[in-house]
Amino acid sequence: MLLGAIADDLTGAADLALTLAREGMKTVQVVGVPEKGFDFGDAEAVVIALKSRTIPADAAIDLSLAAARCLLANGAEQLLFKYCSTFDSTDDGNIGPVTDALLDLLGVPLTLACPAFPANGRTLYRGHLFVGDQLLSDSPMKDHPLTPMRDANLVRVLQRQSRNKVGLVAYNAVDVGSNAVAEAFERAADAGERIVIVDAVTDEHLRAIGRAAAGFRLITGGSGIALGLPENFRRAGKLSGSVTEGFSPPQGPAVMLAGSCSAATRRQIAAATAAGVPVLKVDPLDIAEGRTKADDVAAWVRASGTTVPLVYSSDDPAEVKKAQDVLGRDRAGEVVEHLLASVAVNLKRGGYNRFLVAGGETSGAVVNALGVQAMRIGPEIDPGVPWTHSIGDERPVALALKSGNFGADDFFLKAWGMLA
Ligand SMILES: Nc1ncnc2c1ncn2[C@@H]1O[C@H](COP(=O)(O)OP(=O)(O)OP(=O)(O)O)[C@@H](O)[C@H]1O
Ligand SMILES: O=C(O)[C@@H](O)C(=O)CO
Repeated sequence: MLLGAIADDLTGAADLALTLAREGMKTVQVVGVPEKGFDFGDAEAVVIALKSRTIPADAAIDLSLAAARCLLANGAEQLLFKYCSTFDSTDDGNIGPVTDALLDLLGVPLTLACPAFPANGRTLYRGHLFVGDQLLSDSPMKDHPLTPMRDANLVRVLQRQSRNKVGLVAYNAVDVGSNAVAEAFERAADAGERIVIVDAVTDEHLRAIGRAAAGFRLITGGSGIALGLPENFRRAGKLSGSVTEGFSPPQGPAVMLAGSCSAATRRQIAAATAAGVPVLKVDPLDIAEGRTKADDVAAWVRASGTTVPLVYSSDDPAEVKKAQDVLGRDRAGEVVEHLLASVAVNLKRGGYNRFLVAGGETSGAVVNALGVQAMRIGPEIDPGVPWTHSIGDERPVALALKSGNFGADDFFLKAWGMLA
């Protein structure tokens, strides 16, 4: 193992694993910290998917350190802490506290933080994160149910979360190239900074940053920051150069489950509805008060005919707020996640083996409930979203785990054609 990655959610892990595989590393994604002795095969990159984005910071630190120790014990030369390209976090964490803990574990002076993902419209300029043409704080992320992002200045955001000094390597250096970035890293370390936010507007910037960070033991960012890392190992003659395909998803009945309330997911639901996909909307209050039950929802799925049906709880910010005002933010999220996960388990028991899930927290809940331990990465549906299938189980399942804000409007319609 060369690169060991810790992802703070499951869709983000798949996004990262897709990038690493595409850039030529044999990559395996595992769900949760594997047991001692887990066989990573001939993987050159391993992505451990946690569900640590929105849990209390102490718990996120413990899980991330356990994952890091596992990766280091299996030979990882470089660690990558993967978080969301929209820097999803709160003032209590978890990006800052986990980065601090990993820096201490490794005993290294400096790391970088770069969530940029230009292919999905996330760019970083003078420390400010843009989502498409909008500042993060003007984008729909300002209304995220769990991690509303109301400040686009990531130096400020991260400094509120970290006990280390946070600096900036700005566009001027990044645009010049990897040597200029490496010099900027040295200046930052001399100034006592321990984490630097790094601007990036294009994939070329991300590759230059990757090259400049070849000697870093710890890198943090979105999947974009992984674009330039495989090349460092290739240049050092460490990559085998043969990324085996071996993607063989099971054939069988399928369902779509969406718990993401992100703007992109809601557009995708509208497009699927307009195209005649059978849809069922579930409501957090109905679930909490026992009016909507997993068994009934699963029965509806089974009765819905040949077109792959969609069950969703996704709603607009005003409706989400209403549910949260009654149930509290965490409980509203939990009841929905638990319902959708229970529906998935019920359906799997009845032979369903193809699941498309929208939302990182939602995907984490579903995949944990399905007992999936590891996944092989398959074809890309849209930037950052691959088809995958589980490995190591008797009854494998195909999984498309879509980050809330990823995918074109016709995502729910076109994804199935790629599995035919
Ligand atoms: N109608 C609703 N009211 C309140 N909370 C909801 C509702 N529907 C879903 N949720 C909760 O909102 C959260 C959405 O988070 P999730 O990570 O699944 O999606 P996302 O943030 O859009 O995706 P990603 O993390 O991949 O960007 C989940 O905890 C989900 O249970
Ligand atoms: O980086 C992203 O935007 C995604 O991989 C993700 O983490 C969404 O949960």
